[in-house]
Amino acid sequence: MIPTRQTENGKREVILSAHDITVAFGNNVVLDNLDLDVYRGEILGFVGGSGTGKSVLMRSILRLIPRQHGTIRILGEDYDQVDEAKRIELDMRLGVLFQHGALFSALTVRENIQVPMREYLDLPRSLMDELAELKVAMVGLAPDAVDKYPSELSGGMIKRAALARALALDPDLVFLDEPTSGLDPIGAAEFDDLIAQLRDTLGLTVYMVTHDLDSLFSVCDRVAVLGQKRVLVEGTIEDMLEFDDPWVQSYFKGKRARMIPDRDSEQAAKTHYVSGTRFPSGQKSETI
Ligand SMILES: Nc1ncnc2c1ncn2[C@@H]1O[C@H](COP(=O)(O)OP(=O)(O)OP(=O)(O)O)[C@@H](O)[C@H]1O
Repeated sequence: MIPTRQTENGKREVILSAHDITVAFGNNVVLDNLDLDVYRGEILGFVGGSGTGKSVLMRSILRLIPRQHGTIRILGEDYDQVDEAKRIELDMRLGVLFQHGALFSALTVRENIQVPMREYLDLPRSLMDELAELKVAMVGLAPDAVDKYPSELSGGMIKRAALARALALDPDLVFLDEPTSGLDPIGAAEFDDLIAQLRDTLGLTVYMVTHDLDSLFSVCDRVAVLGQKRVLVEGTIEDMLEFDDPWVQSYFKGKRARMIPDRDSEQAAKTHYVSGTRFPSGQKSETI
C-alpha cells in the first residue's frame, strides 16, 4: 500500500516536481531535460550507476548547485519564482540527511538538532531543548544521546542523530543520501524500519538516493532509475523487473538481487533470500 494524501479531485498530490532539468559542468552534461514527480506520503528510492548524477539532481533540487534549465516545484510552488519569505517557508518544509551524516563535530546532538531551529525560528531555549529531546526519541536514540558529541556515537547513531536534525522543523519531505551506507545489515534494516515508521506515523515523504537493494525491496513504495541523463524508468519494483534495459535488468535481477518478498501477506515472513543480502528486521537469516 502506498499511503498518499489525495487532492480534492482524487489524484495523488505531487509534493515535488522536477521538470525539464538540465545540469552541466562545462561540457559535461550530467542531466538532460529530466522529469521527476514525487508524491506525498511515499518513499521514493532513487537509483542509478555511479556518477550518473543522483547527487547532482538532489543538490540541484536543493539549490546547492545551479542548473541550466528546468523548473522545480515544491508543494506546488515554483521555487525560482517565489519571493524570499515564501522561499524560506518552502525551505522549512524540506529536511536533508547528507551521506555521512554531516553533523557538526564540535556540537552535541542537541545543538546539532537546534541548528535549523536557530536559523529559522525564534524559540525560547527551554522549548528548543524539549524539541531536541523529542526528535531524539522519535529516531529511536536513548535520551542520554542528546548531550553526546558525534565522536561518541556509533555510525548508526550518527545516522539517527542526523535524521533527527533533518526532522527538526517537522518537514513534509526529507532527502536522504545513501542513508544505510556504512551500516551493518541489522543497523541498515532497523534504519529502513524507522523510515517506514516515520512515513506511516508522520505522513512523511521520503526521497532516498540509495544503492541498497534491500531498502528498495523492503521500504520503497516506488523506484526511479537515473540513466542516460534522465529518469529512465519509474514505478514499483515489479515494474523494474519487467523493464527492458540491460543496466536495470542486471541491477534488479543480478547476482546481488533476490526474490521480491510479498509485502502484503504473511508469506513475506517466510520469504527466502539469496545468500549475502540482509534481512528485514525481525527475520532470521535463511539462505537458499
Ligand atoms: N561540483 C561539480 N563540478 C564538476 N563536476 C561535478 C560536480 N559535481 C558532480 N560532478 C560530476 O557530475 C557527475 C555525476 O556526479 P554525482 O556525484 O551526481 O554522481 P552519483 O550518481 O551521485 O554517483 P555515486 O553513486 O557514485 O555517488 C560526475 O561526472 C561528477 O564528476
